[in-house]
Amino acid sequence: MQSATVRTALSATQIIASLAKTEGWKLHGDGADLAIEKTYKFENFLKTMAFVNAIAYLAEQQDHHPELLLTYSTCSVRFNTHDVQGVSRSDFECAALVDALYAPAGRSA
Ligand SMILES: C[C@H](O)[C@H](O)[C@H]1CNC2=NC(N)=NC(=O)C2=N1
Repeated sequence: MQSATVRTALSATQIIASLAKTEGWKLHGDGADLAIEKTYKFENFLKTMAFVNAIAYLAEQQDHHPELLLTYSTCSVRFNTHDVQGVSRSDFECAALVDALYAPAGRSA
């Protein structure tokens, strides 16, 4: 469960500094819809779906739910924090947890 302090909106400077420490995460959208996003690649649809299901479990565990966009071999993951209408530390913490899920779910290369 995320604490209230990690769901404080980050400033633009804090977001840029946090993004710089990630691999492949970028900004998406603007204003209240501002989010961080990353696209993961897979060998096939079953591996893509295994990743999505692992994310579903993680999202429930963290009480923090991403927007997901699927194709046969890709999954785009987008986090923002509804409660603060922006990006918070929770988004970056969940981004790191999703990165950690990637290898076991079967990356494509
Ligand atoms: C009541 C519940 O804790 C909140 O609605 C949670 C659920 N999942 C969430 N997910 C995301 N991405 N942002 C939130 O602010 C959020 N809030």
